[in-house]
Amino acid sequence: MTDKLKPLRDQIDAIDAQILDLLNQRAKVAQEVGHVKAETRAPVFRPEREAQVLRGVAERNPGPMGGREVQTIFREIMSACRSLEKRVTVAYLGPSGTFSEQAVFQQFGSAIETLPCVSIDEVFRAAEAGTADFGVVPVENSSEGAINRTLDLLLATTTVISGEVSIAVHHSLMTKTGTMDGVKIVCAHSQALAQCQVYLNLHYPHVERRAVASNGEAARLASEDASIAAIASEMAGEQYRLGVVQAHIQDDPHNRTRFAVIGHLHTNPSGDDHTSLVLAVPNKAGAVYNLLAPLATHGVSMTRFESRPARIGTWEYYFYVDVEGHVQDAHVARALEELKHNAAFFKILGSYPVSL
Ligand SMILES: O=C(O)C(=O)C[C@]1(C(=O)O)C=C[C@@H](O)C=C1
Repeated sequence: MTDKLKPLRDQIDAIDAQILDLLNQRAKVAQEVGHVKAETRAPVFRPEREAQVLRGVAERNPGPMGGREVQTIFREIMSACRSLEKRVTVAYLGPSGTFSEQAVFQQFGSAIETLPCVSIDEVFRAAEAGTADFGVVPVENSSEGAINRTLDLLLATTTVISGEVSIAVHHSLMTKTGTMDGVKIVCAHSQALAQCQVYLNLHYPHVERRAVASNGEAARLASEDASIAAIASEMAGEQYRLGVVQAHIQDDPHNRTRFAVIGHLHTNPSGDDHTSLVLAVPNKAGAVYNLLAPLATHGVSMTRFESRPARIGTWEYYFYVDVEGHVQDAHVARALEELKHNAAFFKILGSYPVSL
């Protein structure tokens, strides 16, 4: 056994030496890129370039390593290289252990500074004021729909969307003891309680459900009180040393949440992008139909359409529309130019690479 392992491990050692050498060669080039960027005051984080690198490695990957795993490794390589240029600070809805934090690492890798915030409003404030270089905020959940506070703040603030991240949301029921003995309350963010309601109705119909600021906060509360169970990610459970009563309790096994990366960076085209807009129309028959007609005329596909009351006392709405393509793509630019003429209100929230 040992005799057979030794030569294989020697091979791995030799390959690791080569990988290490190549990683540092790459890091030195990134440092040079950093100097060029510093001279021209160009932004360090370039989501379109990172998306192209990650798509490229997955396409060229001959295996046996999986495409996802290769992307995870290259995400970290780029994060480490980027941190030699500048360590970006990213604000998110904390505390640590939330799905928002998971989205932050999925987008930026781990060589960053994080700024956990107590509310979505605070994430926007940090990104708008420049306390953080970027913010990561939830936009929509596949089972519960839009996160209204985020939609309102995208409209009201000067931040733009520079990127998007989509993550699988798996909720676990967890307690200090790993059992439900003596548990009187289940705590979680209101969205998580809603996403697990069928499970809770079936198994724990008589246990009180209490909405708290985040699932991370729920995990923290459960770690201090054995009569409280938390619904949160297993990552949060590990952090607060909770035992898993039941994993994957979300009603929809394909439950996903989409997050927006917000800041002041106008991302360049990556070749596979989305553009987000907010629109309003005069309150008359056929107005929405006419508003969107230029998209069809110019072959621009709509991937999302959401409405929010304008909250000015009349039955008027803002429409949140996502389309395929980048504002710099000629057909998208032509469609938006026409659409703008039909709209009573028109705001481009940003163009950014489609999430991996
Ligand atoms: O290409 C750049 O602009 C770089 O700074 C290099 C690099 C990378 O490591 O590949 C790092 C950070 C950027 O976000 C994009 C890519």
